[in-house]
Amino acid sequence: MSRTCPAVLTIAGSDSGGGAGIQADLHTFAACGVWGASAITALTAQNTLGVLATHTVPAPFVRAQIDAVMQDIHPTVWKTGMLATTDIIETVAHAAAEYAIPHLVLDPVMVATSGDALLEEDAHHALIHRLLPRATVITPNRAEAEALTGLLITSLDEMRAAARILHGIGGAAVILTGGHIEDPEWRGHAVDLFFDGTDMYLLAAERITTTNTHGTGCTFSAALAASLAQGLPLLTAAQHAKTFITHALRAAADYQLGRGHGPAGHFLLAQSAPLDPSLVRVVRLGW
Ligand SMILES: Nc1ncnc2c1ncn2[C@@H]1O[C@H](COP(=O)(O)OP(=O)(O)OP(=O)(O)O)[C@@H](O)[C@H]1O
Ligand SMILES: Cc1ncc(CO)c(N)n1
Repeated sequence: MSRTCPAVLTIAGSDSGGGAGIQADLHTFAACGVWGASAITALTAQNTLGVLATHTVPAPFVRAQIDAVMQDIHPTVWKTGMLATTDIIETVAHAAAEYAIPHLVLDPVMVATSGDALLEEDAHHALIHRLLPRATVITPNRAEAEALTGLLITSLDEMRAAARILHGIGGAAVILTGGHIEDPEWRGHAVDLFFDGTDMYLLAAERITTTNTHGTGCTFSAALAASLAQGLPLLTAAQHAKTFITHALRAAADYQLGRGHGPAGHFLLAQSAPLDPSLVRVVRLGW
């Protein structure tokens, strides 16, 4: 008797260095035990030092990849990463509506860890007004949340304000990742903020000392999408994703790949201890 295999479609850019984008997503899906299908939006000539060149895929061909996957494999969860242009964002938003996707995880990728731009400046409007209303959850980092809300975010209170604004725009839940924020109350921790319009939580785990942080955002949102495909409720899925990235960064702290920001250790997880959910503290906040 065959069983259904949970599957996720990632719609994102290729990172030739393998640490972020489509490659990070597929590593993570495999490590989490879900099938990964992909629709590639752009090719980047990239390594741990930066992005050397980008070649954008025409929007109709992004749609052709989505249709090929949806007409056969039927993933119930989509994850978007680098979408590059307004045309691609519009195409993905249309397709998500037509296929009535149950879950869309929107990682609003704008800039690489190296500082290179991955989304055209004039595409921010389409991301907010066309795609965000279709999303189950958006996972901005600090810079992305600042660009999307116009707020300056340096503290937990400012993270809370940004999460309320983003939720207000499209009704999606918000997980504002705090890899780049040091709150004095949570020294030594990397703290993410979860807000679903009803409840607000902090997800806190040890901050790992490493420069191998290339693709952490992609890895976190891919693990979140994988957990949704496995049927977990959103907060539990977020807790799992935070546990996964914490383990992957611990694994990454032990090796060096490339001369710049090395990637998180998605694949090394399979060789080490099982994931330990007690690494992540979940604290309920008022809002
Ligand atoms: N040094 C660290 N130690 C532990 N967790 C971290 C660290 N840096 C980031 N994280 C966690 O990784 C996840 C992704 O966060 P982050 O805000 O760094 O994403 P990002 O900036 O989008 O990543 P990138 O642009 O490099 O792909 C979050 O859960 C965050 O808390
Ligand atoms: C293709 C691609 N997607 C996302 C990121 C963000 O980490 C990156 N550096 N490259």
